[in-house]
Amino acid sequence: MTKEIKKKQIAILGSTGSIGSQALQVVAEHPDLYEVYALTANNSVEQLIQQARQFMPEAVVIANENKYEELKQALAGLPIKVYAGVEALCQVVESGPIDIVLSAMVGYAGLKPTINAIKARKQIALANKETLVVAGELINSLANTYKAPILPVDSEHSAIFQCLAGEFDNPIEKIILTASGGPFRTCSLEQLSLVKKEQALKHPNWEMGAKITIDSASMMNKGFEVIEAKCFLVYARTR
Ligand SMILES: NC(=O)C1=CN([C@@H]2O[C@H](COP(=O)(O)OP(=O)(O)OC[C@H]3O[C@@H](n4cnc5c(N)ncnc54)[C@H](OP(=O)(O)O)[C@@H]3O)[C@@H](O)[C@H]2O)C=CC1
Ligand SMILES: CC(=O)[C@@H](O)[C@H](O)COP(=O)(O)O
Repeated sequence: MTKEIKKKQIAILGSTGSIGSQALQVVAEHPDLYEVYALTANNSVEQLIQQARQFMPEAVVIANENKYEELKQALAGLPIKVYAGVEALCQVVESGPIDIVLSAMVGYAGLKPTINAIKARKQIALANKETLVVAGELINSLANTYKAPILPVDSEHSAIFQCLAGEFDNPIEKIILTASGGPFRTCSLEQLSLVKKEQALKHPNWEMGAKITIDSASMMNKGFEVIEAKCFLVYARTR
Protein backbone atom coordinates (compact mmCIF):
# COMPACT_ATOMS: atom_id res chain seq x y z
CA MET A 1 0.00 0.00 0.00
CA THR A 2 1.47 3.43 -0.92
CA LYS A 3 1.18 6.23 1.61
CA GLU A 4 0.14 9.58 0.10
CA ILE A 5 2.37 12.51 1.04
CA LYS A 6 0.58 15.81 1.66
CA LYS A 7 1.95 18.40 -0.74
CA LYS A 8 3.55 21.46 0.85
CA GLN A 9 1.74 24.67 -0.02
CA ILE A 10 4.31 27.32 -0.85
CA ALA A 11 4.07 31.09 -1.12
CA ILE A 12 6.85 32.73 -3.10
CA LEU A 13 7.50 36.39 -2.37
CA GLY A 14 9.43 37.75 -5.34
CA SER A 15 8.55 34.91 -7.72
CA THR A 16 9.71 36.88 -10.78
CA GLY A 17 13.27 37.29 -9.49
CA SER A 18 16.33 35.08 -9.75
CA ILE A 19 15.62 33.09 -6.56
CA GLY A 20 11.84 33.08 -7.10
CA SER A 21 12.00 31.73 -10.64
CA GLN A 22 14.56 29.07 -9.64
CA ALA A 23 12.25 28.00 -6.82
CA LEU A 24 9.45 27.61 -9.36
CA GLN A 25 11.70 25.36 -11.43
CA VAL A 26 12.13 23.16 -8.36
CA VAL A 27 8.36 23.09 -7.83
CA ALA A 28 7.86 22.18 -11.50
CA GLU A 29 10.28 19.27 -11.07
CA HIS A 30 8.56 18.02 -7.89
CA PRO A 31 4.81 18.36 -8.44
CA ASP A 32 4.30 15.46 -6.03
CA LEU A 33 5.88 17.45 -3.16
CA TYR A 34 4.96 21.11 -3.67
CA GLU A 35 2.00 23.19 -4.74
CA VAL A 36 2.16 26.93 -5.32
CA TYR A 37 -0.32 28.78 -3.11
CA ALA A 38 0.72 32.39 -3.77
CA LEU A 39 3.05 34.31 -6.07
CA THR A 40 4.07 37.94 -5.74
CA ALA A 41 5.99 40.52 -7.77
CA ASN A 42 6.63 44.24 -7.81
CA ASN A 43 6.37 45.37 -11.47
CA SER A 44 6.99 42.33 -13.68
CA VAL A 45 3.34 41.79 -14.50
CA GLU A 46 3.83 39.81 -17.73
CA GLN A 47 6.12 37.32 -16.05
CA LEU A 48 3.73 37.02 -13.11
CA ILE A 49 0.84 36.31 -15.50
CA GLN A 50 2.84 33.60 -17.23
CA GLN A 51 3.81 32.04 -13.86
CA ALA A 52 0.21 32.17 -12.63
CA ARG A 53 -1.08 30.42 -15.77
CA GLN A 54 1.55 27.71 -15.42
CA PHE A 55 1.30 27.07 -11.66
CA MET A 56 -2.35 28.02 -10.99
CA PRO A 57 -1.84 29.43 -7.48
CA GLU A 58 -4.70 30.32 -5.18
CA ALA A 59 -3.60 33.97 -5.19
CA VAL A 60 -1.26 36.41 -6.91
CA VAL A 61 -0.21 39.83 -5.66
CA ILE A 62 1.40 42.67 -7.60
CA ALA A 63 2.87 45.30 -5.30
CA ASN A 64 2.58 48.09 -7.88
CA GLU A 65 -1.14 48.93 -7.85
CA ASN A 66 -0.93 50.49 -11.32
CA LYS A 67 -0.45 46.98 -12.74
CA TYR A 68 -3.57 45.53 -11.09
CA GLU A 69 -5.99 45.93 -14.03
CA GLU A 70 -3.61 44.27 -16.47
CA LEU A 71 -3.08 41.34 -14.09
CA LYS A 72 -6.78 41.01 -13.27
CA GLN A 73 -7.84 41.01 -16.93
CA ALA A 74 -5.16 38.55 -18.00
CA LEU A 75 -6.25 36.06 -15.33
CA ALA A 76 -10.01 36.62 -15.69
CA GLY A 77 -11.89 33.33 -15.86
CA LEU A 78 -9.21 31.44 -13.91
CA PRO A 79 -9.78 30.43 -10.26
CA ILE A 80 -6.98 32.72 -9.06
CA LYS A 81 -7.53 35.56 -6.59
CA VAL A 82 -5.80 38.74 -7.74
CA TYR A 83 -4.60 41.42 -5.35
CA ALA A 84 -2.44 44.54 -5.51
CA GLY A 85 -0.50 46.72 -3.12
CA VAL A 86 1.96 46.38 -0.29
CA GLU A 87 -0.69 45.59 2.35
CA ALA A 88 -2.12 42.73 0.28
CA LEU A 89 1.38 41.37 -0.20
CA CYS A 90 2.00 41.46 3.54
CA GLN A 91 -1.32 39.76 4.28
CA VAL A 92 -1.27 36.98 1.71
CA VAL A 93 1.46 35.11 3.64
CA GLU A 94 -0.95 34.67 6.57
CA SER A 95 -3.36 32.46 4.59
CA GLY A 96 -4.20 29.28 6.48
CA PRO A 97 -3.14 26.57 4.03
CA ILE A 98 0.37 27.95 3.43
CA ASP A 99 3.14 25.72 4.86
CA ILE A 100 6.27 27.48 3.57
CA VAL A 101 6.93 31.11 2.72
CA LEU A 102 9.95 31.67 0.49
CA SER A 103 11.09 35.20 1.27
CA ALA A 104 12.83 36.13 -1.99
CA MET A 105 12.03 39.78 -2.48
CA VAL A 106 15.02 42.06 -2.66
CA GLY A 107 15.83 44.74 -0.10
CA TYR A 108 14.10 46.16 2.93
CA ALA A 109 10.64 45.60 1.38
CA GLY A 110 11.01 41.92 2.30
CA LEU A 111 11.01 42.59 6.03
CA LYS A 112 7.32 43.26 6.75
CA PRO A 113 5.85 40.24 4.89
CA THR A 114 8.51 38.02 6.48
CA ILE A 115 7.54 39.24 9.95
CA ASN A 116 3.87 38.59 9.15
CA ALA A 117 4.70 35.08 7.95
CA ILE A 118 6.62 34.36 11.17
CA LYS A 119 3.72 35.63 13.27
CA ALA A 120 1.42 33.35 11.26
CA ARG A 121 3.76 30.48 12.31
CA LYS A 122 4.78 29.60 8.75
CA GLN A 123 8.02 27.87 7.92
CA ILE A 124 10.31 30.52 6.44
CA ALA A 125 12.81 29.84 3.68
CA LEU A 126 14.84 33.02 3.94
CA ALA A 127 16.71 34.34 0.90
CA ASN A 128 16.07 38.01 1.69
CA LYS A 129 19.26 38.61 3.67
CA GLU A 130 18.32 42.27 4.19
CA THR A 131 15.68 41.05 6.66
CA LEU A 132 18.43 39.81 8.99
CA VAL A 133 20.77 42.71 8.27
CA VAL A 134 18.22 45.31 9.35
CA ALA A 135 16.31 43.34 12.00
CA GLY A 136 18.18 40.15 12.93
CA GLU A 137 17.52 40.32 16.66
CA LEU A 138 13.83 41.03 16.17
CA ILE A 139 13.48 38.18 13.66
CA ASN A 140 15.22 35.72 16.01
CA SER A 141 13.05 36.75 18.90
CA LEU A 142 9.83 36.49 16.84
CA ALA A 143 10.87 33.14 15.38
CA ASN A 144 11.33 31.77 18.90
CA THR A 145 8.12 33.29 20.24
CA TYR A 146 5.98 32.06 17.35
CA LYS A 147 7.94 28.81 16.89
CA ALA A 148 8.39 29.51 13.19
CA PRO A 149 11.32 27.56 11.72
CA ILE A 150 13.70 29.60 9.56
CA LEU A 151 15.83 27.91 6.90
CA PRO A 152 18.66 29.79 5.20
CA VAL A 153 18.52 29.90 1.39
CA ASP A 154 21.64 32.01 0.80
CA SER A 155 24.10 29.43 -0.51
CA GLU A 156 26.89 29.79 2.06
CA HIS A 157 24.50 29.79 5.01
CA SER A 158 22.51 26.90 3.65
CA ALA A 159 25.74 24.92 3.24
CA ILE A 160 26.85 25.74 6.81
CA PHE A 161 23.47 24.70 8.20
CA GLN A 162 23.60 21.42 6.35
CA CYS A 163 27.08 20.77 7.79
CA LEU A 164 25.81 21.53 11.29
CA ALA A 165 22.76 19.26 11.11
CA GLY A 166 22.92 16.93 14.10
CA GLU A 167 26.18 18.53 15.27
CA PHE A 168 24.94 21.29 17.55
CA ASP A 169 26.55 19.72 20.62
CA ASN A 170 29.94 20.07 18.95
CA PRO A 171 31.57 23.42 19.77
CA ILE A 172 32.14 25.51 16.65
CA GLU A 173 35.69 26.82 16.50
CA LYS A 174 35.25 29.12 13.55
CA ILE A 175 33.14 29.59 10.45
CA ILE A 176 34.75 30.70 7.23
CA LEU A 177 32.58 32.44 4.66
CA THR A 178 34.10 32.22 1.21
CA ALA A 179 33.87 35.19 -1.17
CA SER A 180 34.13 35.07 -4.93
CA GLY A 181 35.59 38.59 -4.96
CA GLY A 182 33.28 39.49 -7.82
CA PRO A 183 34.39 40.74 -11.24
CA PHE A 184 36.99 43.15 -9.82
CA ARG A 185 38.92 40.71 -7.66
CA THR A 186 42.19 41.24 -9.51
CA CYS A 187 41.80 44.99 -10.22
CA SER A 188 44.28 47.55 -8.93
CA LEU A 189 42.98 50.62 -7.07
CA GLU A 190 43.53 52.65 -10.22
CA GLN A 191 41.55 50.20 -12.37
CA LEU A 192 38.80 50.15 -9.74
CA SER A 193 38.34 53.90 -10.07
CA LEU A 194 37.41 53.42 -13.75
CA VAL A 195 34.98 50.47 -13.59
CA LYS A 196 31.50 50.82 -15.08
CA LYS A 197 28.12 49.58 -13.90
CA GLU A 198 27.93 47.09 -16.81
CA GLN A 199 31.14 45.43 -15.61
CA ALA A 200 29.89 45.30 -12.04
CA LEU A 201 26.73 43.57 -13.26
CA LYS A 202 28.76 40.67 -14.72
CA HIS A 203 29.32 38.31 -11.82
CA PRO A 204 32.00 35.72 -12.64
CA ASN A 205 30.04 32.74 -11.27
CA TRP A 206 26.42 33.51 -10.51
CA GLU A 207 23.38 34.85 -12.36
CA MET A 208 21.61 36.82 -9.67
CA GLY A 209 19.42 39.91 -9.38
CA ALA A 210 21.00 43.32 -9.99
CA LYS A 211 21.28 44.45 -6.37
CA ILE A 212 23.09 41.41 -5.00
CA THR A 213 25.34 41.37 -8.09
CA ILE A 214 26.42 44.95 -7.46
CA ASP A 215 26.80 44.22 -3.73
CA SER A 216 28.98 41.28 -4.62
CA ALA A 217 31.19 43.43 -6.88
CA SER A 218 31.76 45.91 -4.04
CA MET A 219 32.14 43.10 -1.43
CA MET A 220 29.22 44.65 0.45
CA ASN A 221 27.39 41.35 -0.02
CA LYS A 222 29.99 39.57 2.10
CA GLY A 223 29.54 42.13 4.86
CA PHE A 224 25.80 41.42 4.79
CA GLU A 225 26.51 37.70 4.83
CA VAL A 226 28.67 37.96 7.98
CA ILE A 227 25.77 39.65 9.78
CA GLU A 228 23.41 37.05 8.32
CA ALA A 229 25.62 34.18 9.51
CA LYS A 230 25.79 35.61 13.02
CA CYS A 231 21.99 35.93 13.17
CA PHE A 232 21.46 32.38 11.92
CA LEU A 233 23.90 30.97 14.47
CA VAL A 234 22.31 32.83 17.37
CA TYR A 235 18.94 31.58 16.13
CA ALA A 236 20.18 27.98 15.86
CA ARG A 237 21.69 28.08 19.37
CA THR A 238 18.46 29.27 20.96
CA ARG A 239 16.38 26.48 19.45
N1 LIG B 1 19.92 35.58 -6.71
C1 LIG B 1 20.63 34.81 -5.92
O1 LIG B 1 21.27 33.85 -6.37
C2 LIG B 1 20.66 35.07 -4.45
C3 LIG B 1 19.86 36.03 -3.85
N2 LIG B 1 19.86 36.19 -2.50
C4 LIG B 1 18.97 37.18 -1.89
O2 LIG B 1 17.64 36.87 -2.25
C5 LIG B 1 16.88 38.07 -2.43
C6 LIG B 1 16.33 38.10 -3.84
O3 LIG B 1 17.42 38.20 -4.73
P1 LIG B 1 17.24 38.04 -6.31
O4 LIG B 1 16.30 36.92 -6.60
O5 LIG B 1 18.61 37.97 -6.85
O6 LIG B 1 16.57 39.44 -6.68
P2 LIG B 1 15.82 39.85 -8.04
O7 LIG B 1 16.08 41.29 -8.21
O8 LIG B 1 16.17 38.93 -9.13
O9 LIG B 1 14.28 39.60 -7.68
C7 LIG B 1 13.64 40.37 -6.70
C8 LIG B 1 12.18 39.99 -6.60
O10 LIG B 1 11.55 40.83 -5.63
C9 LIG B 1 10.50 41.59 -6.24
N3 LIG B 1 10.52 42.92 -5.63
C10 LIG B 1 11.53 43.83 -5.69
N4 LIG B 1 11.21 44.93 -5.00
C11 LIG B 1 9.96 44.72 -4.50
C12 LIG B 1 9.07 45.52 -3.73
N5 LIG B 1 9.39 46.74 -3.31
N6 LIG B 1 7.87 44.98 -3.40
C13 LIG B 1 7.54 43.74 -3.81
N7 LIG B 1 8.34 42.93 -4.54
C14 LIG B 1 9.54 43.43 -4.89
C15 LIG B 1 10.85 41.62 -7.70
O11 LIG B 1 9.70 41.87 -8.49
P3 LIG B 1 9.82 42.48 -9.99
O12 LIG B 1 10.35 41.37 -10.83
O13 LIG B 1 8.43 42.82 -10.34
O14 LIG B 1 10.74 43.65 -9.89
C16 LIG B 1 11.39 40.20 -7.90
O15 LIG B 1 10.34 39.28 -7.95
C17 LIG B 1 17.85 39.23 -2.10
O16 LIG B 1 17.70 39.59 -0.78
C18 LIG B 1 19.23 38.60 -2.33
O17 LIG B 1 20.24 39.22 -1.57
C19 LIG B 1 20.63 35.42 -1.68
C20 LIG B 1 21.44 34.48 -2.22
C21 LIG B 1 21.55 34.23 -3.63
C1 LIG C 1 24.60 32.63 -4.77
C2 LIG C 1 24.77 33.25 -3.45
O1 LIG C 1 24.37 32.70 -2.46
C3 LIG C 1 25.43 34.57 -3.36
O2 LIG C 1 25.36 35.11 -2.06
C4 LIG C 1 26.85 34.39 -3.78
O3 LIG C 1 27.47 33.61 -2.83
C5 LIG C 1 27.57 35.71 -3.95
O4 LIG C 1 28.87 35.48 -3.65
P1 LIG C 1 30.00 36.59 -3.56
O5 LIG C 1 29.50 37.78 -2.79
O6 LIG C 1 31.08 35.84 -2.87
O7 LIG C 1 30.30 36.95 -5.00
